[in-house]
Amino acid sequence: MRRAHTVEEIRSAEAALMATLPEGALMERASTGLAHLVADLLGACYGRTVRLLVGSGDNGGDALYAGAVLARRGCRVEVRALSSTPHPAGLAALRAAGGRLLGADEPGRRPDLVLDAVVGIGGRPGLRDDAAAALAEVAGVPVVAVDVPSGVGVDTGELPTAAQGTHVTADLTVTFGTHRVCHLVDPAAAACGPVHVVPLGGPGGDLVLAPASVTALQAGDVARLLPRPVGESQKYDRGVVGVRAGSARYPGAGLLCVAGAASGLAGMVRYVGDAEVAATVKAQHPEVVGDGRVQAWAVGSGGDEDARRHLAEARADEVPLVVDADALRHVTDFGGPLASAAVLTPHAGELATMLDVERSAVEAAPLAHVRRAAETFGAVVLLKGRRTLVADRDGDVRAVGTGPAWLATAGAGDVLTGLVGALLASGLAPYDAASVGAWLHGSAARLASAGGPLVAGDVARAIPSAVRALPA
Ligand SMILES: NC(=O)C1=CN([C@@H]2O[C@H](COP(=O)(O)OP(=O)(O)OC[C@H]3O[C@@H](n4cnc5c(N)ncnc54)[C@H](O)[C@@H]3O)[C@@H](O)[C@H]2O)[C@@H](O)CC1
Ligand SMILES: [K+]
Repeated sequence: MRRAHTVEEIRSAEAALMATLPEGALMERASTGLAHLVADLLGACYGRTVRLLVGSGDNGGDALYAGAVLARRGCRVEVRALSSTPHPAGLAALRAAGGRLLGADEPGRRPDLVLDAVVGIGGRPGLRDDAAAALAEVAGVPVVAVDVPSGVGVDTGELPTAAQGTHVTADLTVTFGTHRVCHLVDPAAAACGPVHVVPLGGPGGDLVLAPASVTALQAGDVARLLPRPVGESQKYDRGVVGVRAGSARYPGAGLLCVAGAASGLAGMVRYVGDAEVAATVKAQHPEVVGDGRVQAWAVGSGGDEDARRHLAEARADEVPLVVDADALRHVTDFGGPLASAAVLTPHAGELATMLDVERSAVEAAPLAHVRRAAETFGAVVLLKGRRTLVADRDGDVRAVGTGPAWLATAGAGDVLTGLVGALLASGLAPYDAASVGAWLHGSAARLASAGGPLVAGDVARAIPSAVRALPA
């Protein structure tokens, strides 16, 4: 499991570790790891120029000490200081190694790489004008962000508002000890590039961190959570999932929802809905049967005007539900809780309607809105996006970024709803069903895409391959 901690949690764990170590040991570990990664990226140090953008805090200290290591290896290291007092000991180390501070009007040499150390976890969103100007000077040069891209909301995963200013967009982010929330949550995560964590552990101990509220499943977690049949399993033990989706107007959505449900992860699939859709389902998925007892319902994809009735009927069975698309606007129609276990799967526009806010507000702050929705509706909420967020009712959130950009295609969400329904029927709790479903859906899309375009049906067909590719 990848865990992202808050600034407060990180500061308290670092303080405890620092108390057991000689002064400066932690920054030494952080900056040495950073320097090695930068050296690897540069290929060779000799003859290369690195520009450090250095603010007033310890984030700047990390870059100055890393700069000293690079200077000793033959790099030309030039510092644009954004404070009159950059980390004194770090600056002294850099100077002793041959690095130099640029004068205010001195343009410096065009660098091969920029280290962004304006602010780290002590930063407020937005860059001051001097930092924005220092960044503009080196536009087009690859940027390694130290800890976080300066200017992003570290705990919120949000970007600064226009009034707060701009932020750094990094090609690589090098962080220390554990992930920060902004590394896993969009839109800030999109400004990080790949994130590398330098371990802070060593002689004298390691960070001791609280359980994280924001996490990201890894392949091993999905393999551990996924229910698998054992020798004596029967189809009914493996769960029966029912699909109430599709309509005369949107028959394809019903079909794709069935395709997601019929990927083999539940023991049986039932379809209940429009007669013409039912006939096509029967032709394309001969293993699918009609109405009867189920352990979970998938409702709403392409349901159009039938969605409200489908939701009411599914709700009456008092089994776990996954609710999508046209049924989402009816979740509060019936009074009382939706079901003891429900997963709602809106995209940003649908979530905005449900919460009566602008779509742009959801897109700017997806973490805050998905948590609010989970609390408001008393359900697990899966907010679809480049990085899907799955929020539990207690505020825990799993981020899922396994899907390629090609997955933004019509009908992909219908497949996801069916897949989550199958996982609910197979016995997973809603938070696990939603996050494992989103993970497998993205992974199946990556396999189906192999770098090229895909359609939603390809994703459904690749789900078994995504399961096969999991570690044993
Ligand atoms: N404490 C430790 O033991 C370690 C700290 N480390 C580094 O230390 C960093 C945290 O250092 P600090 O607590 O000094 O905080 P930062 O270096 O993140 O920045 C805080 C300083 O920046 C100023 N500032 C805040 N927002 C700003 C903005 N928008 N524009 C310009 N200036 C702004 C503040 O006035 C403050 O002086 C981490 O991100 C990490 O890079 C690492 O060396 C690992 C070990
Ligand atoms: K930074």
